[in-house]
This record gives sequence, structure tokens and C-alpha cells, in this order.
Amino acid sequence: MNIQICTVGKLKEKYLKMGIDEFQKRLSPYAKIEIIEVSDEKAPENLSQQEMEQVKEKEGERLLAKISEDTHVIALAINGKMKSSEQLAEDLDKLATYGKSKIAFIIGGSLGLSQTVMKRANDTLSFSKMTFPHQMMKLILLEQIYRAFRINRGEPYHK
Ligand SMILES: C[S@@+](CC[C@H](N)C(=O)[O-])C[C@H]1O[C@@H](n2cnc3c(N)ncnc32)[C@H](O)[C@@H]1O
Repeated sequence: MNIQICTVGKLKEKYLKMGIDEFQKRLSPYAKIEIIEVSDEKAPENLSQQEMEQVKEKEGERLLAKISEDTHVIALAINGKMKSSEQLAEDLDKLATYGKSKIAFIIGGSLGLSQTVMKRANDTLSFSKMTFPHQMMKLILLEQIYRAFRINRGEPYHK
């Protein structure tokens, strides 16, 4: 399975980088993980609603340009679908069964994801009603993908 994690902005925090590297390494026997970082737009505090939408659209265009048409896209959104780890594991298993070998998870920038990205998404995923920083979301998502593979293989880890 080829999994893309598509994000906005460059990861700078060392502690997150270490965690992400660790889960990428742990995931290597199960899937090919590609972490994609597209450049972010400047988003000062005083932007109008229209300007904020433009920022999201520009970032969204860059994200979607990295994803092929035959990829199953899952958009991470606070108001997306909430699932248990077992449900995510089942989803990944079903996608593999139906021959969907390319999956992209998209994480928005500081303002979130554009309407265009949400329309392209085949599914959405929420990790709760709380707002997480997008760079931290990357680490949390990788851990859950790793957990999903362990669940599907019946391997110890998942408690
Ligand atoms: C800082 S958040 C953006 C907050 C923005 N106000 C919004 O409502 O989307 C950046 C990105 O992290 C992801 N994210 C943050 N919290 C999340 C959550 N609880 N569930 C799923 N994704 C989340 C989403 O992809 C979001 O676009």
C-alpha cells in the first residue's frame, strides 16, 4: 500500500520530527509512506474571510497537485467523521481488498482545508472536536495508521 501524508508548511519542531521519523520507520514493513510538504501561504491575523478562502485555495491547489486521480483521498477535518482505531483499521483493510493501493491523507494548514480539497476527498476523518496543530496532527495520524496495521495483522500493540 502506498500512503501519502500531504501537509502544508515545513516541519521545524525537532521533537515532532523525531516522532514522525520513528513512526515512518515502524510503518516501513507495512506500507510505503511518503510525506509531502507543500509551501504555505502567509496568513496574517487581519485577513478578510475572502482572503482566508484564497489562502486555503492556493494551499489546496498545491496539495491536490501531488495526488494522482486514482488515489483514495481522506481529508482530516475537525468536523469530519469520527472513527475508532478499529474502524480506521477496517477502512484501510477494505481499501486494500478492493484494490485501492494508493491512499492520501490530507492535513490542512493553519486556516484549514479549502472547499476544493473537501470536494475531492473520498472520505473525511476527525480526531475529535478539538483543534490540533497541523504538524502535531501528522504525528498523531502516523501513530494511528501504524496502530491500524498492527490491528489488521493481529500483532500486539493495540490495547
Ligand atoms: C490548525 S488546524 C486548522 C484549524 C482550522 N480553524 C479548521 O477549522 O480547520 C490544521 C489542520 O489540522 C487538522 N486537524 C486539526 N485538528 C483536527 C482534528 N481534531 N481532527 C482532524 N483533523 C484535525 C486539519 O486537517 C486542519 O485543517
